[in-house]
Amino acid sequence: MEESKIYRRPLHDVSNELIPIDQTTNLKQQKRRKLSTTTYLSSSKNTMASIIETMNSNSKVQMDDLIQLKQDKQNDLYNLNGEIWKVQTQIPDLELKIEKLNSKLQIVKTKFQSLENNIENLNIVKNHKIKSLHDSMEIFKSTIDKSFNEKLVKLSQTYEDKVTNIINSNHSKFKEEEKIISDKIIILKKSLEDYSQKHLDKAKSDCEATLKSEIQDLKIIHEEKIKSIDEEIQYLNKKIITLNEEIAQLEVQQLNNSQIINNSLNLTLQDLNESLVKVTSEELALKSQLNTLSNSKDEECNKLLALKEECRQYNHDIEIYNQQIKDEETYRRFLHNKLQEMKGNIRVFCRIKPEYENIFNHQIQSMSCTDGLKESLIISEPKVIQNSKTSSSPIKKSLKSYTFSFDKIFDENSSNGDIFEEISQLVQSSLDGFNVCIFTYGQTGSGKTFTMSNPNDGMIPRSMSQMFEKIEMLSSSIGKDYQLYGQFFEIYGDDVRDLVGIYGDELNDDEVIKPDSDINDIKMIKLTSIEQIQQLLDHATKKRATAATMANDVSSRSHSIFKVHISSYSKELSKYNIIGSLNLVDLAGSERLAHSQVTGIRLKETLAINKSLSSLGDVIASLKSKSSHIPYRNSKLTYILKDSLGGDSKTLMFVNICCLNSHFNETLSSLRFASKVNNTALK
Ligand SMILES: Nc1ncnc2c1ncn2[C@@H]1O[C@H](COP(=O)(O)OP(=O)(O)OP(=O)(O)O)[C@@H](O)[C@H]1O
Repeated sequence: MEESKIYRRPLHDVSNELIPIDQTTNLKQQKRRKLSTTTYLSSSKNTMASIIETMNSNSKVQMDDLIQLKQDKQNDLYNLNGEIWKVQTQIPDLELKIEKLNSKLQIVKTKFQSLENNIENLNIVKNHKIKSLHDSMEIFKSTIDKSFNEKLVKLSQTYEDKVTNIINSNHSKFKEEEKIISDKIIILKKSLEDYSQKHLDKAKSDCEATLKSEIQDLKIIHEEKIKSIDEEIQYLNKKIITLNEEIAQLEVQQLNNSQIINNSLNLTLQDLNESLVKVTSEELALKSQLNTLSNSKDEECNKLLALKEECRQYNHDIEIYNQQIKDEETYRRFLHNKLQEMKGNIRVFCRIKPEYENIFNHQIQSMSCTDGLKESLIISEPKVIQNSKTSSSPIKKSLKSYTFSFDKIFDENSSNGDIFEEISQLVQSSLDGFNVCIFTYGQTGSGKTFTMSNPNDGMIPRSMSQMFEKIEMLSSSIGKDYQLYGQFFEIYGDDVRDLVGIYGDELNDDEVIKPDSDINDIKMIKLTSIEQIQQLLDHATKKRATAATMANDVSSRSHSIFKVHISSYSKELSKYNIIGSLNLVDLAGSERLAHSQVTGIRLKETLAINKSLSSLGDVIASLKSKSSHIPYRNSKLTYILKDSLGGDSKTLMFVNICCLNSHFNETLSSLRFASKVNNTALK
């Protein structure tokens, strides 16, 4: 069976020798090659072109399908997000309502609590008052009782003493009188006996009469005395009655007093009971309010639970969609990278700066190559016209034309926007986790800085706004948290100088795992907004080492590098981890020594710049030809960028040229440099 084989001819290989891809080239094909090399060349070229075309169209169809699918999913997600948004907008209201109800409940509870406390306090006060009134009444009563008893005792004692004294004194008087009388009786009896003996009968009767009258007198005296004692007793009894009346009056008074106290106590008690009734009714009202509130709270809680369930369901759907988006994102990354690899990991674009003095311009003509993969540029040497009135320098006649091919050519009419369309795919690659380097190369004044950092539309501001937009979109679609960090520095000779300076705050080591590189000393700052980038660019431009040369008054004599580190948050490390980088390098002007006419320190500068540019060209050429040794160490520039060049990194070099006759040789030199980088044959 006849095997079909693909042949490849190295670009710009003058030998026309074909290198077989498959080592098992069959004899038949070798024969055919011998017969007609030219026919075979054109047929293999066509086959290759058709294969690439098929691959391109396949990948385009796949990409279209994928874009359509992504669009559908994004629409679904948008709708879903809308519904979630609706539900989520209701949640704060409901939560606010619940919060309000809770706060009302809290107020009612506090009121209730304070009322209970009031009741308790009132009860305590009431009890305390009753007790104190009772105590004071008791004290009053006991004082009155005591004083009354004391008075009574005193009075009784006084009267008893008086009566006893009177009785005692009377008794002793009686006794004395009785004794006197009995003594007299004894004497009389004795005298009677004597008399009887003498005058017994007569005397007896006389004596008896005397005795009787005496006894009668004594009896009268005695009765009188008894009468006076009785009177005195009567007087005392009257006094006792008066005292008893006084006591009765005092008792009435005491009764009245206690009546008044009781009345006031009863009034206080009544007041207290009334306030108690009021408080109890308030308590009941509050309790019913509390019940209503807790019922409505329950209702709201149920609603919230239903909403939460709905939300959970939505979140579940979102998780599924997010997973799908993640899978599609991975697939998109894979396809995107395949496409970039097919386009080439190292590419060279040419940009022609517009010039308005057309008469002095050399002819530049650009065209697409027949294979559709490359674009060609033909530059013609200008004619020499002697004694031109408009120019002091002689203008050459058209002598020779040179052809160069590039991956893309941007003519004078191209804007920074057109250019960014091409490089935005590389910015996407850096977000996908690859290292990307974009260089602007060319003589001074050819538009390198204009291409790289022109305010608003230069590659730096545009790349950054694309990155900010993308990371925001990725965080909302697949929930991945990205952060951008930046370093801005220049390489002047062998010195590496920080351009951020005091502009930004140094990063905290706890925030990000810093890459282990040769530019660790260079300040790394967090990049947050396009306004910040613009300010940083202004600040860095002022700091950049510039020196006047013959070619350009403000020519940049150093390579400036804006390095963006793309990092994603690692939950395991609780830090941001750097996954890819984008290096935007504005190279120093490439002057030919003869043209720049510099001497001294400027000559040294130019030599150093040219050496590092040539080293960069060598490194890129070695990488493109997949050489086993890449000469990174030949210059500071390549050494610092070694991690971002090579491997599966993507490299793009812009060669900026201008078409003024006076710059013809510089332009030719730049095109030759770029051509060397671009057309290096794969080994
Ligand atoms: N495509 C363009 N369109 C309009 N103006 C341009 C363009 N390219 C460059 N310029 C202008 O040309 C001048 C020189 O450009 P620029 O400073 O970008 O050159 P350069 O290559 O960076 O020079 P150097 O190496 O000295 O830094 C600037 O005034 C810039 O605005």
